[in-house]
Amino acid sequence: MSEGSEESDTVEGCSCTGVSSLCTVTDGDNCECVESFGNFYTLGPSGHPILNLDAVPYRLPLVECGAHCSCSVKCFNRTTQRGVNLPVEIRQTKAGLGAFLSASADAVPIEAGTFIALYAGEYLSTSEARSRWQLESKDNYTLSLRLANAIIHIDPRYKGNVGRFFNHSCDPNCVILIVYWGGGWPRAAIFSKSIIQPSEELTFDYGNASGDQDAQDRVEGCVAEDDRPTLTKCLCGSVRCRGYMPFDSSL
Ligand SMILES: C[S@@+](CC[C@H](N)C(=O)[O-])C[C@H]1O[C@@H](n2cnc3c(N)ncnc32)[C@H](O)[C@@H]1O
Repeated sequence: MSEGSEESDTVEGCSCTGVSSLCTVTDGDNCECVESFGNFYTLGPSGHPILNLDAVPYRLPLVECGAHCSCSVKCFNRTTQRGVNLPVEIRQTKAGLGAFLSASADAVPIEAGTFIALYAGEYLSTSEARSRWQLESKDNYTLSLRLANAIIHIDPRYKGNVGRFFNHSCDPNCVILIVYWGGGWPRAAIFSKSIIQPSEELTFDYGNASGDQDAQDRVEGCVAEDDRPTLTKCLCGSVRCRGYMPFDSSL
């Protein structure tokens, strides 16, 4: 897929400048990005930006400051652009490898709304994703983003980051939101949805990554019955386990 097909590149950036221009609601009341798209980040007790998940309307992508903006790289409204800053470890689980918040001596709990990582990978159209599923049907790494006018797929199998190790849970501690960095590709950003303790596994719901209640209603239909033998047994172990891995037959 070629970049720019889903998102207009006509976004005009903000004109905030100077060290104190962090494009927050408090500092940036005149910030054009905040005025146009809102800013859902607040200063957390740890001094890092925290996403106010309750304030983000479902299905509304976040729009962060981007290449067209004159604000500093420290801008709050660029939180998902600064890479993985938390200690994340890869360990063996019942469901293959999984990602865990580190249990190292200096590890501390993270608050709800903390940015953890992008779900990075190759961007595929639905026909490209289907071809890969047919060739490599065993495991599924592809995350599908439902945009206003299209569905695109992120496949981290060959090119990706730590996001590819996040297993599915029916009672997850992370959510994934679509984020635009001004124009260009939509990114899939993983945030904690509750306080996460060191050594806890990091998971999201493959059938409802954003935590949208409407989508939840839809994936509940994936609870497998005996006549659906092709579904994969879910190994999340949660008391809310729906029994089988989510499967969206519309894709
Ligand atoms: C994005 S990968 C996650 C990392 C993977 N466990 C690994 O070892 O590379 C998705 C694959 O992990 C496995 N998986 C993830 N969550 C699972 C779960 N709750 N139950 C069973 N298998 C799961 C499935 O094979 C799925 O296709």
